[in-house]
Amino acid sequence: MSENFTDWLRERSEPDWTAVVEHPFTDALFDGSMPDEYMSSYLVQDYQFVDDFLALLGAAVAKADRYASRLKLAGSIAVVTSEENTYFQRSFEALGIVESDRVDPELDPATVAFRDLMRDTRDNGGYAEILAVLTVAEWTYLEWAVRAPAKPDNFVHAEWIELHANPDFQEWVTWLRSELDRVGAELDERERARCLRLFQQATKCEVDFFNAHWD
Ligand SMILES: Cc1ncc(C[n+]2csc(CCO)c2C)c(N)n1
Repeated sequence: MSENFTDWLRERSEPDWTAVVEHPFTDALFDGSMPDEYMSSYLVQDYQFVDDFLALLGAAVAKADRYASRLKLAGSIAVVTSEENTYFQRSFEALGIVESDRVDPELDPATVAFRDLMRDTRDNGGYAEILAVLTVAEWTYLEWAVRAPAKPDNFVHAEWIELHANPDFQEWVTWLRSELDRVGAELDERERARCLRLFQQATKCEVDFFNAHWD
């Protein structure tokens, strides 16, 4: 393959890829028109999503093929468990989210579908397959967030954008992609096809996740 594995995967995940990156939910975040009701239901569900995402990162640490990769992945776990966690708590406070919705909300079908994909990949996937799902979740979020024209006034909106549109996050996504490119180059055709199917499924999960909090 002359082209990068990750570019190859993304090209084959259209039109869903662009539907995520240019989703009207993100436009409403940028221009201040996001209703609190939508932001609340999205963040409540996303907090549950992050739990399984963290477990998937843990599986990547376990299955990585070298120490340098394990270190990088382990470092990203520290980011999810620190800054992001206080963001959710502060936003839940500001939006008046009740305790039961913070700890044990009823899960939306889109959340369940994404969780099932992450759990299945975590338990049954190899390192490349885990990277494929992680890369979709992080790369799509970088791409929508860098489209933000300005910083909104509301901190709930502004910080959600800034968490994904900053140089450290950009660097992490660049590393994830280069790691998947590296590992992907060693795969045979069947293994590459399995990664592609997961990449496409994860991209579809991202579209459905935004759609679940938008109409
Ligand atoms: C549905 C959904 N997809 C992707 C992300 C992105 N994401 C997941 S965990 C995390 C922390 C940094 O590694 C980030 C940015 C999200 N939040 N919600």
